[in-house]
Amino acid sequence: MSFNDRILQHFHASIDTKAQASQVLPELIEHASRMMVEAILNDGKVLSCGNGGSAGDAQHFSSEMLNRFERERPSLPAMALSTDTSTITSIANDYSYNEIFSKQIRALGQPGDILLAISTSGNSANVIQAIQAAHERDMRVVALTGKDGGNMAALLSSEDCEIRVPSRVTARIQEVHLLVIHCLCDLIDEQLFGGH
Ligand SMILES: O=C(CO)[C@@H](O)[C@H](O)[C@H](O)[C@H](O)COP(=O)(O)O
Ligand SMILES: [Zn+2]
Repeated sequence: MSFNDRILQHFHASIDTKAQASQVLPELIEHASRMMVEAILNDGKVLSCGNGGSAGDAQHFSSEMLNRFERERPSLPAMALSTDTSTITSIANDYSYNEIFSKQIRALGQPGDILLAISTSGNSANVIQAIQAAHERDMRVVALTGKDGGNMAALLSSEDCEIRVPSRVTARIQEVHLLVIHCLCDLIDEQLFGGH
């Protein structure tokens, strides 16, 4: 296959996955945005976590909250748990890589806060432990997953919200996760700062 064909295959697969996701995700995305707005209006915040590309997604979300998305507005309270290398390396070194997010949540998470937990497989042990720690802190969870939702799906309560991308391909799932994050930012701004 030529490089051009390979590239077109990626583009078409991405477009197909987004089209399928558009059939099943909008209500869930709206619900998740309302959860986040409720938390923010009650002086809460959104903590986010994930591994690899999903760590980038967690940071992408928090930067758009803390700085801005598409309009001028005040900073919104969010924090990615994948950014502090001193904290992450020391927890991984002294305890376990599986605890790098949960230990931060036990210190920073407050009742009413939201955890944005991102994993394409739903099976990353550190994200699973983050969800357990969030529940212990009376936080609600918005989970971005894919495939069959993995062990994360089974762990979520009726108070939480799972946004599961209908695909088994990690890259395609990540591409939709980023779109979901931008939808969340837009809906949060719309609810907090009015029509645009
Ligand atoms: O970005 C990619 C693949 O596109 C990778 O870095 C990927 O995020 C990593 O393999 C992650 O460790 C996968 O974790 P998860 O999505 O299953 O939780
Ligand atoms: Zn990637």
